[in-house]
Amino acid sequence: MTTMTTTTATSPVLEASGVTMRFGGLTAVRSVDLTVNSGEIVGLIGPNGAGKTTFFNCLTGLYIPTEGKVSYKGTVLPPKPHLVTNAGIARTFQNIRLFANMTVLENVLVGRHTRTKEGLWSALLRGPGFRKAETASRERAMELLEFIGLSHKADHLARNLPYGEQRKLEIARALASDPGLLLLDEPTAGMNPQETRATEELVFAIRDQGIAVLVIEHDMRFIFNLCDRVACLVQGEKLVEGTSDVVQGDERVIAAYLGTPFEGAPGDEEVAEVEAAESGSGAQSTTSKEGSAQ
Ligand SMILES: Nc1ncnc2c1ncn2[C@@H]1O[C@H](COP(=O)(O)OP(=O)(O)OP(=O)(O)O)[C@@H](O)[C@H]1O
Repeated sequence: MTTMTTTTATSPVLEASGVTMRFGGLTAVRSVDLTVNSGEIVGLIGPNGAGKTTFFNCLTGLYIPTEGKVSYKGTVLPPKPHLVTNAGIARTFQNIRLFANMTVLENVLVGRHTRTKEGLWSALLRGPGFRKAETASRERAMELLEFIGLSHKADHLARNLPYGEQRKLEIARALASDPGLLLLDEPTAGMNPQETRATEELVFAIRDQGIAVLVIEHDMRFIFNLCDRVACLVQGEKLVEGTSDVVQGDERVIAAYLGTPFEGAPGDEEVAEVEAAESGSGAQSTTSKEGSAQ
């Protein structure tokens, strides 16, 4: 008799091996290996200047790595941003890069252009093929705005959106290229706790749509809540990689951050408050013991 077992097949979406990036005498990234599998959310952490953004730039063709190779679904990627996007990798940037004077919808449509096949003449003559493609693009863009909760602001200028919504719009624009892997560079930078929480939900929803995610973030609470796996870069090298539980308890990671306290970690004031409360409860218990002895 055979037993049926259900297994969730995961396969590598991104494989970076031996990626090194030198700028003159400075090695910003040194021989980094990293895999992101389908269905995964992977975090990339590390102190300022650790090489996280440089590594992203190597993955997306903005930089040609000095050494190493990057593959997407088994095919080595050419180091050209538009070819990387065509292949299926989309990204957002640390600093918002929207077209401020375009509408919200137009910004998403810009991200869609890699998936439209209509050529220049068809666009200029606005033939039937072009009009059909344009309608399909608009429908897809509106779907994405619905998904991120901004469809009611489709006609607003991007520059008039509050900061948190601009960040969401960047994500929608990246999703417009129908990626299989989304790279997010500090998606919650400058956000309040509610916006950060909403971004967390959004990233889970993106993963649930079958898109793998690699995310750089300094907010440790966000990273450890969100990620299936976390890699920590320090001075360009991968120091530790593992599940959130493993990485957040690793003494080398904690040491790497000393002097740069985690966001969400207790500050001096909070530590002093806890110590005061503890010494207060200690005094109470002494009193009660004394009381019971009487
Ligand atoms: N184009 C460049 N030319 C020369 N040096 C660079 C270049 N880009 C990055 N660097 C250097 O490479 C190192 C890694 O920088 P990078 O921006 O990748 O770090 P990071 O981990 O993303 O930092 P942060 O968390 O502050 O964004 C730094 O020392 C930086 O000064």
